[in-house]
Amino acid sequence: VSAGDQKRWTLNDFDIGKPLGRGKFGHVYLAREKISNHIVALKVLFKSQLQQSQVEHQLRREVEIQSHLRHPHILRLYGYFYDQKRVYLILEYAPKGELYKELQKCKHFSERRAATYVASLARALIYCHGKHVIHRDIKPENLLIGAQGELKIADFGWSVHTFNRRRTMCGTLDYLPPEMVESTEHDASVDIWSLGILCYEFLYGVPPFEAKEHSDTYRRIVQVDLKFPPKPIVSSAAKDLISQMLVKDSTQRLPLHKLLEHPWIVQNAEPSG
Ligand SMILES: COc1ccc(C(=O)Nc2ccccc2)cc1NC(=O)CCSCc1cnc2[nH]ccc2c1
Repeated sequence: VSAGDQKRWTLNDFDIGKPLGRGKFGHVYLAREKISNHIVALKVLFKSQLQQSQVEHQLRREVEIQSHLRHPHILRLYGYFYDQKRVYLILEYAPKGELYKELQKCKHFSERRAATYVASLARALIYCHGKHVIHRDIKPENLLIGAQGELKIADFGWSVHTFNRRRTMCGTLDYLPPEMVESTEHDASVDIWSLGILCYEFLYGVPPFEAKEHSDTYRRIVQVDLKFPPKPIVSSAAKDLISQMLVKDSTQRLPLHKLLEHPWIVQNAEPSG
């Protein structure tokens, strides 16, 4: 099931299985390609909905971008097809499911697990930035777990409902860096900020600027009101890394390649990542 071949897929090429994460991803089903027996996730989007939200061009652009992205930590988009009423995306299936459910279950991750995830995400983001692709929505809801327990950025385009890059109203503010909250221009360094938020949430179980009201979260973000609670106990090396990523001035954030050399990553991340 590779994007390379220009095969015209149709629904008949697949046996359709159980719904996956119903609701959240729009309609996504487990599916098996009949010839290769390859298991995939089949995402069904209604053309009417796409037209309503004027996202057809965005979907075409995203499919174009995704079909060139090949990285072990980025969920694959193998191809797509459509019929009278629907567009179908043939997506990689991540057998170990959603990361945020795992985080809810364990409350917070060990430093080794957190560092391994952060390192693999950093490598995926270095790859994306190398291809001039930013905005890999890297909050926990957009991360899936592969067969070997590895992280996959799944860039949930479930955004048919909230389109402009899924960062407005419906999405949580927690992950927005100051320049986006203050809506000035932004570049790849927004992903360094979001990765810092994610690292904090992996270790503490909650994002650093969480607050009851949006207005309070907004203020804590723009003031970079970063506090490390006494529990759970977290190494100073981890706090040092997070403090170098959650920096208001985007030009002063720790570059991703420097992150991979940080002592906390070197000492805690599994080599395979
Ligand atoms: C590369 O990925 C994507 C690329 C594009 C789009 C998309 O919809 N784009 C869009 C839509 C409309 C307008 C504009 C753009 C979505 C995804 N990815 C997902 O939706 C991930 C969860 S579905 C798969 C999947 C796998 N493995 C699992 N294991 C457990 C649940 C689960 C769920």
